[in-house]
Amino acid sequence: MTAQSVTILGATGSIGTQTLAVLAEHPEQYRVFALVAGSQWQLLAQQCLQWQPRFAVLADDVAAVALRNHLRDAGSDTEVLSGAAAMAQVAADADVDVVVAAIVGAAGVRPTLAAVEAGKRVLLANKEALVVTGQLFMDAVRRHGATLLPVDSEHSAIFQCLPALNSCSEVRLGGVKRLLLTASGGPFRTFDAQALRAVTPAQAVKHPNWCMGPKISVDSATLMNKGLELIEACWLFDVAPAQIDVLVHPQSVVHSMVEYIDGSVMAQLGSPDMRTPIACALAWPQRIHSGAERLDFMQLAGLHFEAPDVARFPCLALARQAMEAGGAATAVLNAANEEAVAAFLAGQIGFLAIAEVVDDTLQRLGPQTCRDLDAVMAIDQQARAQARHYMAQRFG
Ligand SMILES: NC(=O)C1=CN([C@@H]2O[C@H](COP(=O)(O)OP(=O)(O)OC[C@H]3O[C@@H](n4cnc5c(N)ncnc54)[C@H](OP(=O)(O)O)[C@@H]3O)[C@@H](O)[C@H]2O)C=CC1
Ligand SMILES: CC(=O)[C@@H](O)[C@H](O)COP(=O)(O)O
Ligand SMILES: [Mn+2]
Repeated sequence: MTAQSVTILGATGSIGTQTLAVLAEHPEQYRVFALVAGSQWQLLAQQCLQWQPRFAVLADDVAAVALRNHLRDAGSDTEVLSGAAAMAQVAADADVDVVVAAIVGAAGVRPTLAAVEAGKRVLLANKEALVVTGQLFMDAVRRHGATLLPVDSEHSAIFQCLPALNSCSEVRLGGVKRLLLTASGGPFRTFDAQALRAVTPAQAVKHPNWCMGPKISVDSATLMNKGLELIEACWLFDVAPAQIDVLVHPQSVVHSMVEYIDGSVMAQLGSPDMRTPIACALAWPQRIHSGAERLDFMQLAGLHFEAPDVARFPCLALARQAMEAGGAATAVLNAANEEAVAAFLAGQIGFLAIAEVVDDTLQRLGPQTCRDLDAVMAIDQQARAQARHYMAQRFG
């Protein structure tokens, strides 16, 4: 069997490093073609020396020079490139079989779409790419014959609970009544509105069950992550927002469920460890070891479920409304959220202001239509400018 050649977009992040951990369990089955990151060149250098990819790409030109010098001095053959075009190139290269899309935010849109348009097997963690480009993305998957497999734990769970499929682009929802998307509730699940006012970025990035990058951790804390995931599920599984219920489940053991018209409910369970959905997507429809700890039912104190509180966590409702509004509303939602989360992490706005910024931006820009990717990305920029303007006026 020839080894599969893998490009990892976002190699230095939480998903990127866990993907490399899974690949390390199967050196005969996978080799790394390219590793892509933003600016963390020192970690990327270590990864290159271990994995010896043909290419390493950084978004940041200055960091790329440092990486190039470092690898040359270490005697490495890895070619270092920089910029958006290089990311798309290593995602679409004819020698690549699998692309793991794990850049955070809308920065991942173009390289992920490049992989789709080259007909690759695309393992999607970068939910924002789908939230921003929705229909364009799924049309491209079908048109170019790409194989799209979810990495996001909830979507991996739903994918595994649906009738046998080879890819998300093949979904036929025979007999499915609704999708039940589970949410941990985040670190502030039990906080009242007064307490939420005072929470800090350090508290917000401390997820109770998962170890993730800062942006998605804040999204989990506001429940915007569940809103983005609701939108992601609508596109991946071709369902309307009304067919998706969100259930708060603080243990993060039931990763999501599918309810059928005959009353059956299929659930996927496991330890909260992203190596499981990563391994599942890498090998699908085969199964491989992931290195994740097995779920020990004897250690479970219980499985608890409750309804989400959209009064305290309005981002979930905003995301559902944006999906229902259609057009570019979800791109506006995502852009405003990325700007607000960055401002919160930088200590410029409070936690509750994140939803306020998103709400205001959605109201001002509304559901515009967009024919192509350039139009969507123009709306993304417009929404970012509007969100920044609002924050400057309101919070100084
Ligand atoms: N972490 C998790 O468990 C889960 C994550 N996801 C999704 O996966 C994606 C990644 O999340 P996560 O791994 O937590 O995030 P991290 O912040 O840990 O990692 C982000 C990665 O993206 C890279 N990056 C950032 N900006 C750019 C850019 N402009 N160009 C190229 N690369 C860039 C970073 O590089 P650098 O290090 O150089 O900045 C890093 O490699 C997100 O969309 C998230 O929602 C989904 C489910 C679970
Ligand atoms: C691991 C994963 O898939 C994350 O998206 C996780 O689901 C976040 O947890 P929340 O349920 O708190 O958003
Ligand atoms: Mn998730």
